Amino acid sequence: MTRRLCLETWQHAGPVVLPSLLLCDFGNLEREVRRLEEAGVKALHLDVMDGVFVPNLTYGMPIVEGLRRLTDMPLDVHLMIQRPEKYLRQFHSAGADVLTVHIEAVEDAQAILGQIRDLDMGAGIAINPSTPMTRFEAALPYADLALVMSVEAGFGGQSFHEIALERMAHVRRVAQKNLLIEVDGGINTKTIARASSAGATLFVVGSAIFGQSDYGTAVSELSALAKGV
Ligand SMILES: O=C(CO)[C@@H](O)[C@H](O)COP(=O)(O)O
Ligand SMILES: [Fe+2]
Repeated sequence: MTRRLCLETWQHAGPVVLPSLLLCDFGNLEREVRRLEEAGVKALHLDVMDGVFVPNLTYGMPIVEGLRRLTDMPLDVHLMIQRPEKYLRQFHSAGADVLTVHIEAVEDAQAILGQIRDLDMGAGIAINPSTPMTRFEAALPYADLALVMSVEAGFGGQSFHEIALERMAHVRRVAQKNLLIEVDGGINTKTIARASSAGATLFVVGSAIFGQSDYGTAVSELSALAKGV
């Protein structure tokens, strides 16, 4: 999908629930993708961790590339790695549609976001709950997506940090109107409505989907709560 099409789709879609595949069954990746498609999922969130920027190690381009062959859904790739600028082209070739880098991991956010856009991917900038907002806020004009973390990046299954709510409301007030706000970490049936009221339209969900036997019911409940119904 082109950058423009992917972003426009999300801007006009209303709330979008993006399963984080961190907690899926990697021994049955194709089956997991089909189950998610049947559940009505429209995009996937992929957590790339390097064991250096965060104390956990997941996967890289081969899994992104494998998923690209399995589905046409947009792939939203969350890079939790040092020196992300070294790998932008490779993630593009693997099939990423949106690439998000952490403000804590980059020196020149404006330059990297520009490089991501030049590769025709949506450019996201993420911030951990413990990081001051100043540099993040300065980077927003160069981003398509602001990823407000509601847990410290690194692991699925953590509890939601309330600070994300005021941060999203602040971003909504100060940033350009078409900036997408995504929230990630501890999103479940208890937290998603408040995250939606605070301004998020993209909701990353790991354990609250993969911990359920029926993905369809989990995704429908979460979507309804995010819509306020
Ligand atoms: O980026 C991350 C963690 O660093 C996330 O995408 C999590 O994987 C979400 O999992 P839950 O908090 O929903 O279980
Ligand atoms: Fe994530």
